[in-house]
Amino acid sequence: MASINLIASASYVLHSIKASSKSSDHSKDGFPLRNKNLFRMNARGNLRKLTIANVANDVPVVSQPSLGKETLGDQNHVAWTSVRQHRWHGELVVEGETPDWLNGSYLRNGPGLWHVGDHNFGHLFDGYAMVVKLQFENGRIIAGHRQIESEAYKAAMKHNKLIYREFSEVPKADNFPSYIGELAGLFSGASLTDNANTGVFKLGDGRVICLTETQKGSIIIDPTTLETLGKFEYTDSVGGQLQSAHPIVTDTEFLTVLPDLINSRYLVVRMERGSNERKVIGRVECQGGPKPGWVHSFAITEHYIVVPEMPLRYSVKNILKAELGPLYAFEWLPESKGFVHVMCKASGKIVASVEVPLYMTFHFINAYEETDEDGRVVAVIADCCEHYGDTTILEKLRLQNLRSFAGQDVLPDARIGRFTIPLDGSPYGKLETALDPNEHGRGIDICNINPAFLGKRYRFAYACGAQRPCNFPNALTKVDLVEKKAKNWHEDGVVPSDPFFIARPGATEEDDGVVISMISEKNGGGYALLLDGSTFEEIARAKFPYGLPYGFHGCWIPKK
Ligand SMILES: CC(=O)/C=C/C=C(C)/C=C/C1=C(C)CCCC1(C)C
Ligand SMILES: CC(/C=C/C=O)=C\C=C\C=O
Ligand SMILES: [Fe+2]
Repeated sequence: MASINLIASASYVLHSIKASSKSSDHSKDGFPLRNKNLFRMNARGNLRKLTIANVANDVPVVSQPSLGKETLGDQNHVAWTSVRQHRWHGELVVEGETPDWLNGSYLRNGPGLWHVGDHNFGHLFDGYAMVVKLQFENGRIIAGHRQIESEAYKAAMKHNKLIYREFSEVPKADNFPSYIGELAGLFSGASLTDNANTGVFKLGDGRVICLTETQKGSIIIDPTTLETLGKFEYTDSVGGQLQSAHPIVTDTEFLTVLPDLINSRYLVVRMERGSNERKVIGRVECQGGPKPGWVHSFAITEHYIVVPEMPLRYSVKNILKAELGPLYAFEWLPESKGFVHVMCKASGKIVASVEVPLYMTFHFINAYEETDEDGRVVAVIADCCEHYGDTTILEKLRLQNLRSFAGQDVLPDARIGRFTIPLDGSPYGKLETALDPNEHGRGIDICNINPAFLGKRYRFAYACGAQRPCNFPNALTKVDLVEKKAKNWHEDGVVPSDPFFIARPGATEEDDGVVISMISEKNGGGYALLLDGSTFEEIARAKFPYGLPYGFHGCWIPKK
């Protein structure tokens, strides 16, 4: 890595000369261009003239609502600070070289603003959504970020206060009737947020949608300008208010799980490419009670859908409180036990519902079918980032805790938990640790795989890991589930996000490709990082004009 970097930076010439084009020039995607000519020499010694929109340290402030004031601790990191402005767009200077074949856009969604006026949000999951773009084009990186204009965000900007319920925040009722109104709005969904801050997905028909766990928080954006185009309206009558934040999206379909708090079950639904209509594949009746477990994500194999039922359950009692409890809308009910269900994708029939040890996960990594020597499927294997059946991680993700890191190691341990779910009718499944968690610093979350291995036996997972002491995953890790080893990337003071794998076209090896991550630095800076998917060494980095807040999940939109 060091040698690649040295060559690249030594041969890098950046030269700005007087503007020659008119000030009204616009880039292909409609953004105004700043008049700058830049020359860049690549590692092969070719000098190339670039017309650059906005480069690092040259940041125009666009017209935007006031950001108000955010109260920060003295140990604050840019990863936990609201973004400096609502939007920006420009070209980044690349150190190193991006592969010739990497043409397309990486989009990443996550929180951008954690305060409204002078009110500070409490939790990492509360922030108003911001999408970041890295558009790779013939060795160049055009970047940008923009707030998503959800109803929740627009209302907060207009009234300078919280109007809708966020993950950990309930708007203060001014009087008793407004308290009753808020409660009624919970049942109709009217008072729930549509702040689509968790994931971003390219649907098979090309539409790009941002999501959160409320169904109304499904918003279509323009992947080039990042402009909010409107709500994604489900045209079916499936009903309910909630959804998993992690649908499984392929070129042909969109599969997701909807928790049903009234009937204590989950609906598994499919929406075909080009459609807005979800159809029910099947239902999973909860085995424990009184309500379904939190279903942030789930997994699939080639023939099955793996639906988790965690003992961390939705709690109507907590949701109805004016002040949410320590686990927000959820409660930890160990006596209600933990289960995993397996549904046949084709028929919707449940083929296994097994009790497993208590578990706590946000993210499933992948799942696959285990066959015997005659090729019969005997078990389903499902892997997740598992927090040892402990919900403390939710408390650690409070902004106050993230902002007060003073060197003590406080990140709770996490591992890759591997479920084995037998399909022979036995009532119990296994949960084991897939590899020594010290390999990834006993921290692991926000995981990705090579999408060609979705639902299939696979070997590699990319995730955020830990270099202790830390209070949050501060490393990137490539886990080899066969060799039971990990390769790690870390630099002092970094907060990396969503290591996203993109396969090289024509690749035959699972890890032949690149991994993209956006890094927030302790000095307030930030950069896009490219690692080699196989060696896990740095190929390139490109600095943003300023560091961005932490983000959750991304997607890849290949160039047409
Ligand atoms: C960012 C992330 O991982 C999770 C976000 C979850 C959200 C926004 C949950 C929202 C909810 C409400 C607004 C009301 C009660 C239910 C619940 C789904 C927790
Ligand atoms: C950032 C996170 C967990 C970190 C644990 O170590 C979870 C994010 C969930 C939302 O997508
Ligand atoms: Fe997630």
